[in-house]
Amino acid sequence: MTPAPIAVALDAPDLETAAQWASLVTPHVSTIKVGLELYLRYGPDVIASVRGASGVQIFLDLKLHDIPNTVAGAAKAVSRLRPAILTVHATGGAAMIRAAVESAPHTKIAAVTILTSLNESDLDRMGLAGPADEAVRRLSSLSVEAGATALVCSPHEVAAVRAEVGPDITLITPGVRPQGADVQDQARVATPEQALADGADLLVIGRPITGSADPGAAAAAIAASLRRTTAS
Ligand SMILES: O=C(O)c1cc(=O)[nH]c(=O)n1[C@@H]1O[C@H](COP(=O)(O)O)[C@@H](O)[C@H]1O
Repeated sequence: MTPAPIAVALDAPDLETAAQWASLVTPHVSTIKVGLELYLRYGPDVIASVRGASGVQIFLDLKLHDIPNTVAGAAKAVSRLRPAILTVHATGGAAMIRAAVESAPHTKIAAVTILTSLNESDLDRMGLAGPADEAVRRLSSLSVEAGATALVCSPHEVAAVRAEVGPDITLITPGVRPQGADVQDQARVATPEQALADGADLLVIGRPITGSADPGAAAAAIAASLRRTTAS
């Protein structure tokens, strides 16, 4: 069976837990995501540990955000790990995004638009002209013009972003919660089925899977539900 378009966020406190989650979920999902918690604790070796013998895609979520020269160096440094996807913050600006794209030619650079944990009043306080869907749309077109081939946005904006950037850009949505699941620190959320129906290519899901007593079964259940949605 084709693995579901899900990136499981391995936000684990230690390598053993992350590797165990990875081995439980990889039969069911296309991608596993290594973020700041694991990468900052264990460094580049973490990639080989979670990849194991599986052919799963690695999504390296470092959300780079600095001046173009520094981001170029950082993107080049991690590109030798051959992640399929690497994140940068879209608010770093066009030159920074372009620097990442040029420095990691074998990796899809995903620009994170507006974090899914932020709501309208957060944007207001940050001085970022909203509403969120308008800010996401602006940052999406800036990022694509700068060469990003993937965008990260919440499921709330994904349909509008798809209309803005067309079919060739990979749209990645965190802020995904199965019906009835705890929203936790996320603000702009939707169900996996809704996110996919609205045009997402890859759903980032962490705690609803990794916080479950059986992460393998939780991933399998969401994957099965997505298959039912796309079949109907
Ligand atoms: O870039 C990301 O992956 C990301 C962007 C964003 O706007 N919001 C967001 O939650 N994420 C990541 O997606 C994952 C969501 O995890 P859960 O909230 O546990 O499903 C975390 O690893 C976040 O770092």
